[in-house]
Amino acid sequence: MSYSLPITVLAAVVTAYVLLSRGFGKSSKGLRYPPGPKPRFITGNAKDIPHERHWIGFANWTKKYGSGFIYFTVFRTKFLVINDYKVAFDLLDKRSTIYSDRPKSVMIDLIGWGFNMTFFNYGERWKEHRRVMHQNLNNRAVREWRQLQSDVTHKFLKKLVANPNDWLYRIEQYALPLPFSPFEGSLPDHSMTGSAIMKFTYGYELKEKDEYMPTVKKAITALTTSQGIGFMVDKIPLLQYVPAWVPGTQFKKFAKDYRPYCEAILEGPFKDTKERWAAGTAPDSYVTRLLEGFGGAKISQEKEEVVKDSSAVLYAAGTDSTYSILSSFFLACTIHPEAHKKARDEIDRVVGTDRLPDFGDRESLPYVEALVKELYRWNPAAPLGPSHQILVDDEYEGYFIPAGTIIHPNIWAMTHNEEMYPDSLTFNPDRFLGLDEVTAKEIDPKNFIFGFGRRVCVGQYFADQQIWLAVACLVATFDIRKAKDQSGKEITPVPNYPSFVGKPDPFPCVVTLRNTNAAKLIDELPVEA
Ligand code: HEM
Repeated sequence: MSYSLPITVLAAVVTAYVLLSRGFGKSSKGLRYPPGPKPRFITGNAKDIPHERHWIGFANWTKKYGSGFIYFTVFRTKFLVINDYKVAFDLLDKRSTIYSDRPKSVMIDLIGWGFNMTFFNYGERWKEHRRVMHQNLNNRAVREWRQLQSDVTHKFLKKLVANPNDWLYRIEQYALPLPFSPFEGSLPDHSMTGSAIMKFTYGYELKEKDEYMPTVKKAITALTTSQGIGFMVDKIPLLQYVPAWVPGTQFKKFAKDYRPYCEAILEGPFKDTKERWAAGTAPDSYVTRLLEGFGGAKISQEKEEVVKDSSAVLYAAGTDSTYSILSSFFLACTIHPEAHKKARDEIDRVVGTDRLPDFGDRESLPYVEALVKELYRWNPAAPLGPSHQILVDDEYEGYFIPAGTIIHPNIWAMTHNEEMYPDSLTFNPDRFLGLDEVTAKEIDPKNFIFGFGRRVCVGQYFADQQIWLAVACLVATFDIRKAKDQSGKEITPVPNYPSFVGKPDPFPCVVTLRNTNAAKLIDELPVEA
């Protein structure tokens, strides 16, 4: 009898905890929660979550639970996975005033990436950062960066000529020393994707074996590790207050080790650009434009922080995603030489063989356009997108979505919707050709591969411009073929994208210059390798 009261109280607390966190059956408004796996006592659906390639596991839930949006919990945290693009538009676009928050990440602050607006809560600070980025990266503004992107692409082609099979190194901007990293131990020091962003952001010319790159790689490793695999402290934030000697708090050591790199990438290049700008020697860049726009030398400390913080975000946000699509290009061309051939025939017919394709040719090259769309769709760069969070209770199609629910837009599921994209696992650019205007617009993967609503990718036009030019120039000048095994049999790679940043596992292929004319065209480009 003496212990019955504590036990009763404990039982009541635990029961309330579980009921509050999942809300069995119905909400206080009498509405049901969206379909999903049945939660277990206390842990919710922790055991139901797919272990690898979550996006594919989550996509399968649509069939299992008969819904394009699925609700589940892990301990007290509530989640909604959206597999259906229409639901994503209804909620994240049309109701973006309440669906544009981000979940708080303790780890992001601990490693020193707290300045990154991608993780800011929806509010005035995020709006200010977003506004200055948008100013320089909107649909019109990116035209001003075309020359820069063209120069960087031409430089990339020149470097590739020397050793075409180095293509992966050349498009990589950093390596992840993680289990899924294809580059552990052999890090490239120059890359096209990284070069374009560094030049755009700071006017900084990345050098071969640039001393800055190892720091950048460490800082981005910290970011991707804390987001990808994730740390328990983000599931149970109270762990941040547990002393570092307690087992299970390795995240503290991780944060301590990596924080200096994150601080260095925030401070170093900005300081350097600002000094060169003050001396009148800095080339035009995102940073110099903003410094001038905010009153030049009279810039307030507050505005200077905005310029510094927002510039440091661009490298992290822009390089990996662009790299992902370009590596898919090499994979797709290896498996589907017919797609490469069709694109090349079109370029030869429309542009000719006396020059390389340029931005002005884009509208006249529908097959190349379809090829780029299919690259975006086939293996999206952010298969599970960064999550959103809902600010207030909501109701959708008769279901209750409680405030604080973390929303995972499953972009992979949307780009593999069999009704929109039959035989969706097959790379087939033709699916985008010969369509009426309405259908073409409706199934354009750019509608969702860059995310949704107010949080939609702010660098989408910059990325799209750069990817298009790289693809068109590579098609025109390089051959990409299957490698052969020892018996002389061709190896057809099987695509495998294990990480949450859509990067394929390494695969064999043979890249060679197309012919002497291609070599001459590249050689005559007015940039230094
Ligand atoms: C193929 C290339 C790219 C893809 C597929 C991509 C995709 C995405 C996605 C899915 C999001 C999340 C949107 C959401 O929350 O709904 C995002 C956010 C973002 N992207 Fe990109 N991105 C790419 C390139 C770039 C580039 C080149 C830059 C910068 C120059 C950039 C900067 C950002 C930033 C700053 C955010 C955070 C926006 C916010 O939270 O308000 N991205 N991107």
